[in-house]
Amino acid sequence: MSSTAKDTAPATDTVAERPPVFSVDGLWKVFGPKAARVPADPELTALSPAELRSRTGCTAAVADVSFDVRKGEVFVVMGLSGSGKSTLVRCLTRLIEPTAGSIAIDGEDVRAMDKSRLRALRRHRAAMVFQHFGLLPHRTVLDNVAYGLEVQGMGRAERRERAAAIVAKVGLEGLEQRRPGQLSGGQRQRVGLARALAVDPEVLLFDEPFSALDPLIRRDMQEEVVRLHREEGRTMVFITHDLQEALKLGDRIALMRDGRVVQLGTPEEIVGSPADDYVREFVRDVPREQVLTVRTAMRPATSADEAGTGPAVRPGATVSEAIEAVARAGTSARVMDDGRCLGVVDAADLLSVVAGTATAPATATGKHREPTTPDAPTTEEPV
Ligand SMILES: Nc1ncnc2c1ncn2[C@@H]1O[C@H](COP(=O)(O)OP(=O)(O)OP(=O)(O)O)[C@@H](O)[C@H]1O
Repeated sequence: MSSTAKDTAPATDTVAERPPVFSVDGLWKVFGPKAARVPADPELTALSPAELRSRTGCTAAVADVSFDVRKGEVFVVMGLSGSGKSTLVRCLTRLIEPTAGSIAIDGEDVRAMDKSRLRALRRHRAAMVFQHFGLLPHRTVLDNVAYGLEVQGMGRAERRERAAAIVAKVGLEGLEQRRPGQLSGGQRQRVGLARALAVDPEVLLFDEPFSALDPLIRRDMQEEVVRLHREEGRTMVFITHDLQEALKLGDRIALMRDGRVVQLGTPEEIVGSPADDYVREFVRDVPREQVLTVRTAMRPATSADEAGTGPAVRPGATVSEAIEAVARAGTSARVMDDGRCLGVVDAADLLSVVAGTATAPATATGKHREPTTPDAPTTEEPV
């Protein structure tokens, strides 16, 4: 795969070490009569969605969900239609009122916020980009983008200047004076994105923003998100039902089914170590070599010679990239991190990953195999 949002994480820290922006714990959203009794009753929480519906008339759109969104990560919420993605993300800023559980942003209790605090949360701290743009039809592109700043009370000259800079940033330069009706779907979505960015929110929430776009424009917009993330490192929560999109954009993915998170992990963990048959079926057709990294495939070097020769690859290089390096060199490759050889991969190791016969990725447990070779400094740039 080409450049992805994941490449943007600084090499010196891991996502797991960053502080959470959103912390969600035991969250429930139940629709239906006397919804509040459902999360509190173990007999009801144990029911399947169909049983719960027939017994109580309730739907648990979000059922006992817990996760952190960490600073600077792209956190993807993925699942089929009706799995609870939109409800979950709307609960984060209480566009939908949760039934039970806790939500904090930077440690502040979202469920305890009053109306004005909530308004500030949605306007300044966690801006949403919607699928249907939500643009004001009678306003120009520039004024649509400036709208959030106007609401914040920023003066006209300053907000227009800031809006113009953001319009240029999302590739809409020259279209400032058009109205939404004079734009393509992709351009309109860029305006929606620019409007959310203009208020400089701590978190951007995307609700399936690209699902109405045709595939090429959709890919453009995905690249745009990757680029913005790379340039700004902004925290993003991204809803999608599209697995390719999730794998491309997500640092971590929460895979939902019937309101529950069935697996939460990196793309590599989800593809390499599916938590159950449902996830396995979901990721069955993913080209593993484009998602799994050489960390999954590497093994200790068997000799000093093997540890000291062969092309160098980064630990985060995909198996596909390593196959190319190994094929070109005709030898095994060394997995190099900061001048240290972590292990080696040869053609057979790499093929076993493609075939799905390799053991689960080491990243699934957060542990990497220990390097077997003492520091073997290199001046080469790893692939
Ligand atoms: N206002 C509501 N009243 C009753 N049930 C609701 C309501 N909103 C959502 N639901 C139900 O909650 C479940 C989750 O819906 P939600 O819209 O969150 O799913 P989703 O994964 O975002 O789906 P999609 O991808 O189709 O948007 C569904 O079963 C839906 O029918």
